[in-house]
Amino acid sequence: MKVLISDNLSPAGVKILEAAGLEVDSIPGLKPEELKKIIGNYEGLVIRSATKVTADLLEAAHRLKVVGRAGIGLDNVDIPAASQKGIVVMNAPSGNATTAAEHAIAMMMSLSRNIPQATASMKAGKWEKKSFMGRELTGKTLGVVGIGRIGGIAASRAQGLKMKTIAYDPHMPKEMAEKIGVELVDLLELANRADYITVHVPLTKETRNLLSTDFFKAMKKDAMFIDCARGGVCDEQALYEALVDGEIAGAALDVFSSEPTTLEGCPLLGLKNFICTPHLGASTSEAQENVALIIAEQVADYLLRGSVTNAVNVPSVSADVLAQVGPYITLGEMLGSLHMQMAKGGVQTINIEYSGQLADLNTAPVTVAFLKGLFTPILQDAVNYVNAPVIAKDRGIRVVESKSEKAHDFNNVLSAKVVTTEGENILVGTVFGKNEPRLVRLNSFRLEALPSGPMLLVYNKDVPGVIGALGTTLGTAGVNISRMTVGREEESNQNIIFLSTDELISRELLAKVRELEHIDDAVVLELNRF
Ligand SMILES: NC(=O)C1=CN([C@@H]2O[C@H](COP(=O)(O)OP(=O)(O)OC[C@H]3O[C@@H](n4cnc5c(N)ncnc54)[C@H](O)[C@@H]3O)[C@@H](O)[C@H]2O)C=CC1
Ligand SMILES: O=C(O)C(=O)COP(=O)(O)O
Repeated sequence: MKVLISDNLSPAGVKILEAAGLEVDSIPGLKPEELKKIIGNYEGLVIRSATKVTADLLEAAHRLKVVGRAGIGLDNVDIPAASQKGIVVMNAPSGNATTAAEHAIAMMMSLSRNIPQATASMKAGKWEKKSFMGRELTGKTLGVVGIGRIGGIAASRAQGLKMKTIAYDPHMPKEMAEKIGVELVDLLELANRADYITVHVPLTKETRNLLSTDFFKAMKKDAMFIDCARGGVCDEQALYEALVDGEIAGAALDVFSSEPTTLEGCPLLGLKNFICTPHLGASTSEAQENVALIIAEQVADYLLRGSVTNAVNVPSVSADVLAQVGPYITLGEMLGSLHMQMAKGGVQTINIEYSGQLADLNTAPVTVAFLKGLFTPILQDAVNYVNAPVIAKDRGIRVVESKSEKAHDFNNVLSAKVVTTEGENILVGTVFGKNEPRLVRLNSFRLEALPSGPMLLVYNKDVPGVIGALGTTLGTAGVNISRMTVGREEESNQNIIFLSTDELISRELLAKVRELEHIDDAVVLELNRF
């Protein structure tokens, strides 16, 4: 079997693949059309962030069984297209965390002491001692946006530098943050108090442009901003204006909304108080060796023995188990994802009940899939079918499973209650026929919805005219509704409307919907990996 490595991978990974008996071609830097011409010859493809694994490329990948990402981010892989072709997509989510955190610290120090600017000045033949007055880090406050694996390491390094650490992460329980000596605060308080801010969240629907004009305006004028997470989390135009207008003192980016980029695409590069690196966060020999070893072993294991580890689109179960509970794995993952998108506050407890014939089956993989679905909207590629239960445990979330033979209206029912610091939601699903997952209850509302793609969930009063006003508001904004289900709760005069839309509803349009008469609340939902 043949494996193509299409990005720069540490030789340690190549050795593992070859020692396993696989034929390896290492050809980094191919143009998309060149890659498309040869991809049909390979069973395995190993990538980093440069190769774009599009649906178009996968069309030509007749023999491809697995895509292995040496690193975390899978934004460059069309996962639904891979799933449709039965191609397993796997990554190595922990191998480069320390290196990425160290890069953020390096950026903070470089900004503080003007190291890149002073280097450039000396290399230009100058000796400008007075121009580059720096600032001590000791006693200053570092604000961490996203206190997960990398954010946690960055905070602990900053504590070693005698800095105070605060963080914004609405999904992290207070006790977990306290354990690592970090005070949790809200986003604007973090902006107000921090002298340095470092960003470590994945790019999600919630985090896109999270750091924008309001945030930069709330920062101290002498504070500095660092983003080594993902392009798109920081609004580059707003950052540019904040630097030019003196709202903040300096900024460092390792990641950009469009990569690769140049001064033409990113005017930030022309500013004196801006420093940058071309997505080097994971680029140390140690991290590259780590991720290369992990991914090479996983790819070889799958190609030669069929065993799946750290896959994001295939559960790690035997073919027999998959044949029995496969559709419930999909249902569980869907319900988990919807739950997190609907939840307010940090998750504390999850109760999953399996009823009917489902109660007699091995439901453990369904619970794992539920947890993977739950964490994906906030952790993206950092969660997979192996580490999801570990993440739940690390975050102090209690997962309680129960089984009951009675399923009332359906043969099989999966009921999931998620309790958060601010409330709870219950979702109930079933599988129609052989493989048709349906949402049949949302809290006290009965319905029959097929959740998929972009959606809008509306909580409203059961009075005439709401659906019309909603349709007009969406229609005027050019958003087409492809499916609609109404759930009713007669005693309370309340309804929910569950809509599928052709495109994801913007924050501005959502705000308009929320303002409509008789609408109590509305939430944008998305299931994009099914
Ligand atoms: N520049 C580079 O080369 C590298 C970049 N990365 C990126 O770093 C980021 C963080 O990675 P990890 O720490 O491993 O992920 P992680 O999953 O361990 O942590 C992410 C944290 O962000 C939090 N979060 C999610 N939504 C949030 C929101 N709306 N507001 C505040 N916090 C939120 C989560 O609760 C979680 O604690 C990822 O985007 C990853 O792809 C990772 C490695 C290298
Ligand atoms: O692992 C990640 O998510 C990264 O961003 C690192 O990207 P790279 O492998 O250096 O192209």
